[in-house]
Amino acid sequence: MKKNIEVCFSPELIHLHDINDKIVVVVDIFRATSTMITALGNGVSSITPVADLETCRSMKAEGYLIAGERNGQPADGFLLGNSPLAYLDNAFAGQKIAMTTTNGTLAIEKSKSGAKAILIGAFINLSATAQYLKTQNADILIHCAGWKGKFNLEDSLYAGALVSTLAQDFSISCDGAIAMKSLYETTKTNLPGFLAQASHAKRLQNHNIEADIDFCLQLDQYMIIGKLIGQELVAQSIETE
Ligand SMILES: O=C(O)[C@H](CS(=O)(=O)O)OP(=O)(O)O
Repeated sequence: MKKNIEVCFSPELIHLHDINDKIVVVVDIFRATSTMITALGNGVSSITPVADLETCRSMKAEGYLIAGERNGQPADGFLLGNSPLAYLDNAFAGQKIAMTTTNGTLAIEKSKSGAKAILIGAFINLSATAQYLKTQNADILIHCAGWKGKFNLEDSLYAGALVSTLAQDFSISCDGAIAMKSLYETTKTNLPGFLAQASHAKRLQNHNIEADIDFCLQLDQYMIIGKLIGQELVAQSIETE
């Protein structure tokens, strides 16, 4: 029997889905999960997602580099904000990061109870995540971080991309997965153009971080998955042929 794949469009809706024994793929394209994959792909040893600023701030004393952002802006007193570009060129290789963001780290927190495993997904490691999921004997729930509880286009389109990539191996069991697969397949040749109209892209453009948006919409820059082990996200390599 084929495994199932379904989509939850917001952390506010996660209680409507059965997480038990599923692999949950949390996605926050702009920018939390794209930033996490970039950091792991550039050698950081682990990322501890933290839901609130105060807890994250206190982890500095335990030797973590702290990354904090609210509403698209770096938080006061934090070394790092939420830009993937900050981690390029192995800038923080070997370091432990504690990170809190507006939507992404909350979605990770809300995915924890009962899941078989939690992965973080991004366009920049789409193929690696798909390749890994094909080998696992579990149903999949794609959990979109959305924006402050609302649906957003970029996380939902990533869900469509992952469903489209896995369509041969999984049965598509929810209307949201069917809808997003179809939308992704009609927009994938011009993803940046289509997503330029997304509300979150406009919000980030107002903060002059267009370079982050372009970076987050590239495909397959890293052949790693990001997996939560205990409280830490770590990188696992995927063999290439
Ligand atoms: O920094 C980001 O990209 C966003 C900020 S907001 O959603 O525009 O307020 O945070 P994230 O948790 O990555 O969605």
